[in-house]
Amino acid sequence: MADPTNAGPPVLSVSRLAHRVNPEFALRDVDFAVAAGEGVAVIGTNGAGKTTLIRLVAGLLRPADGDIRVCGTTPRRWGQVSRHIGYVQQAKDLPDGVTVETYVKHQLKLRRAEPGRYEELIALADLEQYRHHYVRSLSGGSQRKLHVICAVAHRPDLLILDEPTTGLDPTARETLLELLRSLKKDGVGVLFASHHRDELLALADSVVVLHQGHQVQDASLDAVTRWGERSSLILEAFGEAHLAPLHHWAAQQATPGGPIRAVHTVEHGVKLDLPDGDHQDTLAALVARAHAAGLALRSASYFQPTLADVVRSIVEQVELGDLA
Ligand SMILES: Nc1ncnc2c1ncn2[C@@H]1O[C@H](COP(=O)(O)OP(=O)(O)OP(=O)(O)O)[C@@H](O)[C@H]1O
Repeated sequence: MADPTNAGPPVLSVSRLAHRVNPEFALRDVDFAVAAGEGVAVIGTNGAGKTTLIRLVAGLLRPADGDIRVCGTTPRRWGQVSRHIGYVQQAKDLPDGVTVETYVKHQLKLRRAEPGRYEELIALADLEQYRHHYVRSLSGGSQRKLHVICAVAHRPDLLILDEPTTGLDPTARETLLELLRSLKKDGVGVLFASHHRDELLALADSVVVLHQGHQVQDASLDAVTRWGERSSLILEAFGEAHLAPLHHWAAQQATPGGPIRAVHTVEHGVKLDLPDGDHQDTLAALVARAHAAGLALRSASYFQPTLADVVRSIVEQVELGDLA
């Protein structure tokens, strides 16, 4: 992981950035930096301004106010700044009837990269066996890796990605994250918009939290990734006939001083909010209790909030003025 104390000048610095997208929405007063080899995630609720921020940094939008510097240069000087930036859009089509080799070699030319990079790049993405396959025939994960290696062909200092693993299956997701981790190790700063906790855990060293165009202050990466961890359980009844007994039993557990703080009805079962504290063993204990009470369960798991859930909770806490 990048150690900000050893970091040189940032590959990206954003200060007091503001941009109005439409009469209802504006990004305001956004400040952060990305060091070489550092991963910074931009997270937020839907419509919070993540893509807008990514497009501003990538030079696709011109900010109304504030300052963006990529390796010390403003994105408005596109001729100078483009060599420092690699950008992977959220969804990008690949051409028909073009092989991996032809496509990557063409991209190397377009980006004025060394032609000798071809072998290194397809090895980096583990795509050697597909070099003569059509790009459109590759799996979603391999297509995404192809976009990434093309985006870094000219050895940029900063790689910008909008939701890098959205739509990929878990294996493809892990392979892509591995590729991005190896780029970080080589010193590439990575800025990415994300909806996924596993992307944060794999790539982020810090986080920019947006809500309705505002940057939420004091929301650390640690707080975000640990928020809601083991704070609720979901128990699913084995079938419709077992649902009413499960509700009845759950309500009985939610007594003052009991193991459950509140009970909510969810599809096929109940969500049980737990009191503050570590709940490593609570799942097993409650399943044993339910079993002893004669209940039939289909599944039991700790509830995993989405990043949007986490941001909403953090914003509520900030608004209450009691964020630790
Ligand atoms: N081209 C546009 N014209 C008008 N409004 C836009 C445009 N692009 C974005 N918006 C609006 O700006 C706001 C921020 O959008 P943005 O796409 O940046 O959010 P986001 O955080 O990336 O959202 P999501 O998580 O849903 O992808 C939204 O209210 C959106 O409707």
